[in-house]
Formats: sequence, structure tokens, C-alpha cells
Amino acid sequence: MEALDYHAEERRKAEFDVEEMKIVWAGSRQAYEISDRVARLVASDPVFRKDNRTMLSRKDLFKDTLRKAAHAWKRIIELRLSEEEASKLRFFVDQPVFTDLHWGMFIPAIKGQGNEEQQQKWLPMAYKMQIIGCYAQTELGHGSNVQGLETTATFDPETDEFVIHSPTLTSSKWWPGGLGKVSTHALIYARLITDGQDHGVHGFIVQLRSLDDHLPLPGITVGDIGMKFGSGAYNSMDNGVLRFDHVRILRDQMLMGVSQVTREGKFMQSDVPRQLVYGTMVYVRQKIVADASCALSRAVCIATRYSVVRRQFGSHNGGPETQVIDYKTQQSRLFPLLASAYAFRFVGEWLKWLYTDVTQRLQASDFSTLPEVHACTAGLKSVTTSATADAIEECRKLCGGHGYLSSSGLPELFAVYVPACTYEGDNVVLLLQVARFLMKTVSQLGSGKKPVGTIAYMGRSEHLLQCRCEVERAEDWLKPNVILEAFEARAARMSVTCAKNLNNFANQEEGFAQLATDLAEAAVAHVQLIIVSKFIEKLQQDIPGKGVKRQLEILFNVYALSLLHKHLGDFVASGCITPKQGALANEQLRLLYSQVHFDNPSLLLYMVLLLERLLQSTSF
Ligand SMILES: CCCCCCCCCCCCCCCCCCC/C=C/C(=O)SCCNC(=O)CCNC(=O)[C@H](O)C(C)(C)COP(=O)(O)OP(=O)(O)OC[C@H]1O[C@@H](n2cnc3c(N)ncnc32)[C@H](O)[C@@H]1OP(=O)(O)O
Ligand SMILES: Cc1cc2nc3c(=O)[nH]c(=O)nc-3n(C[C@H](O)[C@H](O)[C@H](O)COP(=O)(O)OP(=O)(O)OC[C@H]3O[C@@H](n4cnc5c(N)ncnc54)[C@H](O)[C@@H]3O)c2cc1C
Repeated sequence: MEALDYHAEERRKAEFDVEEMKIVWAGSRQAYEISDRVARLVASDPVFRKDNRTMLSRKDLFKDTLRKAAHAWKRIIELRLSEEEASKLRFFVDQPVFTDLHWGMFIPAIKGQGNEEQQQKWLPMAYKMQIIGCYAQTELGHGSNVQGLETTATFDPETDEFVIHSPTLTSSKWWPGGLGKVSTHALIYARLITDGQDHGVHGFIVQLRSLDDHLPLPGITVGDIGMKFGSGAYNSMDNGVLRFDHVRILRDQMLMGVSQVTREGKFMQSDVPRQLVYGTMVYVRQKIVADASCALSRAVCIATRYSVVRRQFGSHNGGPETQVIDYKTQQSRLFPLLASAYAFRFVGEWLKWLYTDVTQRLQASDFSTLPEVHACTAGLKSVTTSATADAIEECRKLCGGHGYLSSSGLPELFAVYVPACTYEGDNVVLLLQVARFLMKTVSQLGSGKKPVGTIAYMGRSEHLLQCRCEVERAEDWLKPNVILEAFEARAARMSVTCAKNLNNFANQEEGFAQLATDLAEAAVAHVQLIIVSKFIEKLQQDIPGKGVKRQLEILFNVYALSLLHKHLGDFVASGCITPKQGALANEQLRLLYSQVHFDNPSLLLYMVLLLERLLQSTSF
């Protein structure tokens, strides 16, 4: 049989409503139709070809990216695409580009932190792309520690201007995408100084290049920081370096939504939390979580197709060899990744809802859910991107030697994806933010303040700290409430243990530093609980289509039990389950793989294959 026949054969065996599954993946019928239409648009347009990317020189790759960006913009206008359609177009073009930062950070920062007048002044120009902006926060010396930034914005009351200056080499802005070659403007973060007093880091809009000849303006030194990891990949982006030599900007170029400086040079803090200065990062972290399932499903799709076609060993009497998908080891490495793609998809949908909710609350001056939203976006960004980056590498190995070829699509996918573990907050630094939130929650238990939302389970910690898992047989692990309680108990116990251990330190900050590893692990347990619980909530919804819900239930069990198996040490050490129950979970996981394979050899497989058309991956 030819490779295509193997694929057709596997597709033929599917026993669930494929059209309905596509809709579940997309989120709604309308979202699916948009995705399908835009995918075809991109696939049929030769300007958007991507098969030669890894062979282009940096200069040619960059030119290719500019050509694609200009063409995309032309198509968006000609076809009057909506924002959702335009975002899909960006997704299918699939090449990091300066417009990501313009639309994804520069504009949201002005919307989120600018006052009405500033929005009216800057947004129309930005929407028409008459100006192009980037997000220049990170410096050579400080990225994670935003409060450590050194660039200064000193108010000069005589001229009603700020003087933007890079006082040291380490204060050079370093990394911003779109900065190196393209941006005319930057949203920069600098220390606000009025009358000799330092008010911490605030956002300022600074013009970098002339709108006539694109040359840097006086006092601005700007350039590209050079080649990055891998061929093709993130090298399509002009990540840049930027230095200021006493550059003057008008006072109203400080974003004044969170704090203001008056004409007299008086600093005024609005009645809103200062953390709103970090709001754009929260927005993008939420987007990154939604994107994780897309990158992961691309990789899983490639590895699955390969595993169906590839045959090694096991030929009897000259018959065909065994499809590698039939090896239990291949299944146990691949199926949890497929299940994770669906889990991340659903938690991403939920996070989008949470973000929309907090935005509406903020408009009504309700800041109560901000800490939880920060913890959820930070934690989910960390856990989903780390898992996805690891999964792409695992998919490469699942394709044997062929996975190492550029034409498999996996090396470039890995190279382009892996910085997601670092940008928008290093993943460990973000986990420690979650841990801080958890420790605060634990310290408030018993104060009468009832934990709500994703930490509501902490309110039942008395029960969760002493409950016993009732699993006696492997199939008991198929019950969602059994799984949920095990994950809740593990998360609660790990957090409470950390909190107790912290109390052994006279100095809390010192304790936090010493226990950082345990705290990060407690944060992972909490975030995995969120993902598991959102998958369960999804399954409680009405999901139409023959066999669709059943398949999602199988994927849920695979996701949860494979996590339980991977983190068995945590579950057993915190006393949530016994070693025997851990072994039963593993047994059930094995049964699940083989049950899927025995009942219908292609069910899981088919779900990946259908994603292929949607995701347009470069694949075998
Ligand atoms: C019509 C046409 C349309 C076209 C459409 C085209 C579509 C194209 C769209 C594309 C979109 C794509 C999206 C974009 C692509 C992404 C590309 C990525 C490029 C990368 C960019 C970057 O990397 S930007 C730089 C990011 N930098 C970081 O993330 C830095 C990480 N560090 C920090 O966030 C902070 O320093 C910190 C949180 C680690 C520490 O902060 P700080 O020192 O102030 O704090 P404390 O720890 O003491 O905390 C104090 C207090 O504040 C709370 N807190 C901290 N952060 C937040 C927050 N963000 N929100 C709310 N609260 C926060 C913290 O919990 C503490 O609370 P307490 O209660 O006091 O404990
Ligand atoms: C491809 C790419 C695109 C980017 N785009 C932009 C952009 O458009 N705009 C922008 O402003 N920035 C951008 N950045 C910068 C990015 O946001 C930072 O690199 C990121 O925030 C991490 O900061 P850092 O580089 O200072 O890492 P560091 O903080 O120096 O991290 C180094 C190591 O130290 C550890 N570490 C640091 N602090 C702690 C701590 N408190 N406790 C425990 N461990 C710690 C980290 O876990 C990590 O292992 C981009 C980066 C990349 C790679």
C-alpha cells in the first residue's frame, strides 16, 4: 500500500461525526467556517508559500516576510476581513512578523493604558498602519525584573516634556520584535522621574524613525540584534536594540490611564492598581495559551501521519511490517500529546472568557479578580508552553530520523515555538508568581474570606487534606469526580505544605527563595488542576454529533491519567493516593490506549488527521 492509501484506510475507519468534531475544535460552527475559508485563501495564494523558508538567507527571509505582511494587509483591506478573519490569516501565514507586535502589543497597550485623548490621537493612525509600533520593555540588563529597568523618563517642567535617556549600556532596549528595522514608533517602558523622585516604571510612546525617509530620529540609535536559534523560524522577526540620548517627547506621550503627570510636574496615581501597567502582558499571555494547542496539534498531526505510514519489524511470511502506531510505546508517547492539544484548546477558550470578564470588570472599576487573572494567565502560559515545546521535540523523535529533516516541518516548528517559554515572562518566573498567589490564598484561609473561582477548592482544604482516594479497581479511574478530587487534593496539599514550611523562616522572602523549587511544583499542580477541571466542564456541555463526546471522554481520561502517571511522586508523596492506586491508574491508562486501539484502531488517529487540513501543516 502507498502512504496515501494508509491514510485513507485510517480515515475510513473513523466512527464519529467528523464534521461535529471540527466544530468542537474550532469552538463554534462560525469559527470553523472562518478558519476553513481563510485556510483555503492562504493555501491558494502563491505569495504565502512557505516551503522554501528554511533555505532563504536572513536578508531574503526578511524581505519575504515584508512581502507577505504587505500582501496580507492588502488582502485584509480588499476582502474587508473582520478582526477574527485577519487573525486567522496571520495564523495560517505562519511566520513571525513585526505586525504581531503592532497589533498584538502596541495597540493593546495604548487601548489598555492610554486615556481617552491618547487613544483618539494614536489609535486611528495605528489602525491604518500609518505608524507602526513595537513593545519595547526588555533591556539588556533586565527582562524578568521589570522593576529593575534603567531607562529614564525625566520630566522637564520648563518645556513640558520628558527626556528619555539610556544611562548605561545595560539600559539598552534589547529584544523587542519589530524594532530592529521596521517600527516608526515604540511603546517604551522607563522609570518616571519628576522633581528628582523615581515613581517606577511607566509606558511612553516614542517616535523612533522619520515618517518621510525612515531614518532614525536624532538621539536614537537602533538596529537588529542578529540571528536567532534555527533556520527560518524567528529570524523573520527584526528583534532590535535601542538606545536613547536625551530624546525629548511631549508630556502627553506618557500613557496616562494608570498614572498622570500634570503640567506642573506633579505625579498623580489614579484610583486603579499600579499592576495595570503590566496589563498588555496579561493580554498576550492569554493569547499565547490559546495558541499552544495550535502549535501542539501541528506537531501531533505530523507525528501521527508518520506513525501510520511508517512500518518497522514484525513481518510474517513476507506480509507487511507493523505500523509503528501499533507499538504501545509509540501510543503512550503520542496519545497524551494529542489529548493535551484538546485540553489546551478548551482551557484556552475558558481563559479567553476569563480575560473578557476581567476587562469588563475593570471598566466598571471592579479590580477584585485581577490577582486571579494574573495567576491564571501566568500559570497557564507557563505550563502550556513548556508542555508544547517538549511535545514538539517528542514528536520529532516519534518520527525517527525523518523528524530531523527540515521538510518534516518539525525543526522549524520547534525553533519558532520554543522562545514562547521565555518571552512574555520566563516560565519559572511566572510559576513563582502563581506560587505567591497560592501562598497568599493559604494564609487567608480561616480569615473568613472565601476563596472563589479557580481557588475555590482551597475552601475545602480541611476535607482535601485528609480525604482518601476510593479507587479499588482500574476502571474507578475513569470517573471524572475521582480524578478531580485526586488533582484537588494534590494541589491543596502541596500548597499547604509549602505554606507550613515557609513559616519555619523568620524572613518570608528568604523562605520563598529557599523553597522556590517546591513552590514552583505546587504552582504546576494548581495549574494542571485548572486544565483538568476545565476539560471536565467542557464534557458537561451539550456536545452534538455521533461519538464525539465519547472520544473527548477518552481523551480526557488519557490526559488526566498520563499526568497522574508522570507526577506519581507528587500524588503518592502528598498521600493523595497509594502506590497501588497509582499502579491502577497506569493500568487504566494502558487499557485506554489499547481499548481505543482495539475498539477502533483509528479513532484517536483520525481526530488528528482531520486537523491537518485545518492547520495546514508542512507534513509528510
Ligand atoms: C483588522 C486587522 C487586524 C489584524 C490582526 C492581526 C492579528 C495579529 C495579532 C497577533 C497577536 C499575537 C500576540 C503577540 C505575539 C507574541 C509575540 C511575543 C513577543 C514577546 C514580547 C515580550 O516578551 S514583552 C516583555 C515581556 N516581559 C515579561 O513578561 C516580564 C516578566 N516579568 C514580570 O511580569 C514582572 O516583573 C513580575 C510579575 C515577574 C514581577 O513584578 P514586580 O516586581 O512588580 O512584582 P512583584 O512580584 O513584587 O508583584 C507585585 C504584585 O503585583 C502582582 N502582579 C505582578 N504582575 C501582575 C500582572 N501582570 N497583573 C496583575 N498583577 C500582577 C503580583 O502578583 C504582586 O501581587 P501581590 O498581591 O502584591 O503579591
Ligand atoms: C523571541 C523573543 C522575542 C521577544 N520579544 C520581546 C518584545 O517584543 N518586547 C520585549 O520587551 N521583550 C521581548 N523579549 C524579551 C523577553 O520578554 C525576555 O527575554 C523574558 O522576559 C525573559 O527575561 P530575561 O531574558 O531577562 O531572562 P532572565 O530573567 O535573565 O532569565 C534567565 C534565567 O534566570 C532565571 N530567573 C530569573 N529570575 C528568577 C527568579 N526570580 N527566580 C528564579 N529564577 C529566575 C530564569 O528562570 C532563567 O532560567 C523577547 C524575547 C525573545 C526570546
